[in-house]
Amino acid sequence: MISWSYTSIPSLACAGRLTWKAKGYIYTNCETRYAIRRRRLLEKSGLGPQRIQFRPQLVFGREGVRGYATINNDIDTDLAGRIDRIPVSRYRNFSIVAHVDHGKSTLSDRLLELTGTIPKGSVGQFLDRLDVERERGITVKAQTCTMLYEHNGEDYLLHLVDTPGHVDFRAEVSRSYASCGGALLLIDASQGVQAQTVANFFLAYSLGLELIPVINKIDLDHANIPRALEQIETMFELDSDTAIPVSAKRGTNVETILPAVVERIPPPANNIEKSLRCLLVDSWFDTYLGVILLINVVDGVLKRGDKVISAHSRKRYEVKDLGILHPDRKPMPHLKTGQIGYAVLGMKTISEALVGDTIMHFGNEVEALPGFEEPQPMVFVGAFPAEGIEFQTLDERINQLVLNDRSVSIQRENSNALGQGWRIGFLGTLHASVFQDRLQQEYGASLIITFPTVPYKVVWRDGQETIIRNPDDFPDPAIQKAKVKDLLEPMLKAIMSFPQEYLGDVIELCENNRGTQVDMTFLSQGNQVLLQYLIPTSHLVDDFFGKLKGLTKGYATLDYEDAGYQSAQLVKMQLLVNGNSVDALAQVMHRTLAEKRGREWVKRFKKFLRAQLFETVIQAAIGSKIVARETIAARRKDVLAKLHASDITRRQKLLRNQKEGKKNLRMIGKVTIPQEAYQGFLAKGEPN
Ligand SMILES: Nc1nc2c(ncn2[C@@H]2O[C@H](COP(=O)(O)OP(=O)(O)OP(=O)(O)O)[C@@H](O)[C@H]2O)c(=O)[nH]1
Repeated sequence: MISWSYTSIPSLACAGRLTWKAKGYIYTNCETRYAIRRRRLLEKSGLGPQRIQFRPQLVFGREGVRGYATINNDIDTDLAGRIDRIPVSRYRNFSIVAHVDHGKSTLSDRLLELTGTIPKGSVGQFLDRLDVERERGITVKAQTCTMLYEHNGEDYLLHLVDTPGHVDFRAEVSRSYASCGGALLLIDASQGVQAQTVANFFLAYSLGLELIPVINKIDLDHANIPRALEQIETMFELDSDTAIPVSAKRGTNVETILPAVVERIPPPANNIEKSLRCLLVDSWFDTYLGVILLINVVDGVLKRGDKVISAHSRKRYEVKDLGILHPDRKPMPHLKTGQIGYAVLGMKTISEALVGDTIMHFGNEVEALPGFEEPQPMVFVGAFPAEGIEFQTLDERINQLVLNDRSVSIQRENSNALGQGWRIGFLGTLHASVFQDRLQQEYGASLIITFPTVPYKVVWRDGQETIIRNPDDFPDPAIQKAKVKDLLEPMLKAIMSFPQEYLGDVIELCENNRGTQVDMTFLSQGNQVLLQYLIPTSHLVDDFFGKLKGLTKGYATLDYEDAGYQSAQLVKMQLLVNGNSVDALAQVMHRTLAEKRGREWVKRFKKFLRAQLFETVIQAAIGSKIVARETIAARRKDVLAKLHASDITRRQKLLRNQKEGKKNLRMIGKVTIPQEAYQGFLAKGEPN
């Protein structure tokens, strides 16, 4: 029997996130439209737990699929009572620190299985729900779970706080870590320590987490356990004797992890007597309930019906529902200090849920918890409807997509070349590309997406500072000369790990991307090197990872940290077609790159722009300075076709007339730039 997870699946397609076989059927937590409708009716009718067997049966391959759902609006009093009897000293909040693909989701599933939270044999990765995540093999959205675990005859309440694997979501990662007393430091025995292990380790370490090293994938032939043990000692200065070797996939030795969690990770140092303070760790949108918050009750007790207030937005709410994630939502009468669970406060949009915010009792407001930061988008793209697609139709759908993703910001934008569109901001490069893929998948040819750009900082002579998010707003050379004191670009510290044989190539790549070396460490025993470079963000978003992967035959891993702003000689380059700027294509770049890029741009745009009735001039310009130029000759009508070869004067006259006519046409004519030209120009790769 499964409890429903409220994944909103818009069609009959099956998400198939949690599947297992029994009695010849595959059981799954998939949901059909039919089931969604039925569940909604049941919920409305206020009936208690219901068992639904829905038809039509979906077919996966040759096997029939049946789904069962338990709709549980009632509080499971047995479970609530059992939890209430556990003192905070027997709570353990922990996370898993790992590089992507090192087996975090598989291990999490095993732990859920071991504690009976999900049925045995649930091979699907339960904590890893979003589809795009799965396709890309990355965890974007954190999913947390409460487990009850019996150790030496006593019940323990364990909260496994899942974190997004990537540093793009650093605010979420650090809020998740801040809710934990410790973490499992998971290392793939076949790969050893990788870039992300290092970055996430330092984040967890700086937050004072107790770390338990776990070496995974020991079942693989090429597993190198001694190397992983040595790395644990040398890189993290942790005692390798305390490391736990496991195979999450096969379940080998996984049972020794939870006793270590109980014995080595401290309980939360919270206080039930104090006034309520809840840390907002994460949030997501549910079609039926609106915004659901993941909260860590740091002090006090939160109950249904409580009147609460947000420390940062000062908005007031009433607790409509709350409970634990076990692994799906289980309503509870209250959440006590030290517990991590969900709460529904009736927020309408995800933008109201500020990660790191403190929720307090209204009328009993105390000091907010530290560490609140407004998320700052790091990458922006412009998106415009392609020809024949109505703005309004897409506007609704794109806003819907954003509604579900707090880390995406959206603003309307107008371009003289591409019309009305949107400027979309993302927290990081990976996030931008995941979202772009999602847009591409869903809207395909109906969208034109511009080059990613980063926010530049302008320091004016009068001391004011402006962040420029749209290249079109970047000051022209004349204004720069008169009013600008300094121009700054955002920087990142890139942490890369790869086999030593590629060192020369990778250094060259970093240097070509205006990088400055910060550190280089040779990882002992293996032939890996860990290289750290300070690189402008604009270069990192320009498919740096793709190039790095290409150079290292896919062996490199990359992670990065924010490294603030640095002064740079920046210019705005524009693409002009017959003297008119194509605003959506403007880009800010370092002065040293302008000429080369300019030449590439005009060549590339020429390839995609069909010949017009008149001569077309494509230029790349910085202010009034033209850095590159290409010309497309007019489509020529053969005016001499019917003429006798010897009639020279007549021939010259016809040609002269044609030339004159064209001149006029160019002056009055407007170049029609087909959408394919933009799409082709902005896409990667060469034209056919
Ligand atoms: N052989 C072997 N494979 C494993 C083991 N643990 C995980 N894997 C495989 O490694 C791959 C990645 O595992 P995941 O659990 O998705 O890794 P992850 O760290 O959660 O990855 P993200 O969710 O992308 O961060 C999957 O194909 C797993 O089946 C193990 O102990 N042995």
